[in-house]
Amino acid sequence: MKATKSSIKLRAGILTVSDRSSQGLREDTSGPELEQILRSRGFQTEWTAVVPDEEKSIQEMLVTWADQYQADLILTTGGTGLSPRDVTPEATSAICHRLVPGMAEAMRAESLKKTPHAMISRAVAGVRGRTLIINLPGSPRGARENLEVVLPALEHAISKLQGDPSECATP
Ligand SMILES: Nc1nc2c(c(=O)[nH]1)N[C@H]1C(S)=C(S)[C@@H](COP(=O)(O)OP(=O)(O)OC[C@H]3O[C@@H](n4cnc5c(N)ncnc54)[C@H](O)[C@@H]3O)O[C@H]1N2
Ligand SMILES: O=P(O)(O)OP(=O)(O)O
Repeated sequence: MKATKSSIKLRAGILTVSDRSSQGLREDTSGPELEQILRSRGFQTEWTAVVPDEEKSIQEMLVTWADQYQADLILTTGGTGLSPRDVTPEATSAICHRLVPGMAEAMRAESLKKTPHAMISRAVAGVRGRTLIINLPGSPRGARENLEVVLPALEHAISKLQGDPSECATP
């Protein structure tokens, strides 16, 4: 995958949602790992941030990156589960204009082959304007394994989202 649109690299943001990492109590290794994977696939990772598990902080960052910076893709990592403070799916759904359930379904289905804990993730995928937003679990392994599921569809999804009029049916 080249991750380009008309030879311009797709621009991505990675938002780590973690109380501990936002307070400097645990190194954020999931965000940098996602950044490295995206770069190896040809994306330009332009924005990274670490925020606590607070709906307002998550929403503000997603809206800024989508509306002001016109990111093509935003990945979040963390806060998708059942802990009392896990609110990433709620924050994401609240600011998305449309959801893309198939991406979240595919991530969970494929992840269930690796761990039964995959069913605990409430991750959502959706679009705001021209930006595709995808929640990933918090652990480096969970984040990486889930991203690998959607990677093959990302370029096509973003291209369609941004108005590519070409027909995509194969005979
Ligand atoms: N394909 C997979 N899918 C899932 C896995 C997996 O291993 N492979 N894990 C499952 C588990 S377990 C859970 S629970 C759910 C939901 O996960 P969350 O999004 O709620 O994850 P958190 O509670 O935020 O974090 C879990 C755990 O991971 C470590 N952590 C979190 N953030 C960071 C960070 N930025 N850098 C380093 N390590 C981090 C930490 O030990 C947390 O306690 O997802 C399933 N899906
Ligand atoms: O500090 P966080 O938000 O990463 O929480 P946890 O490690 O309990 O998932």
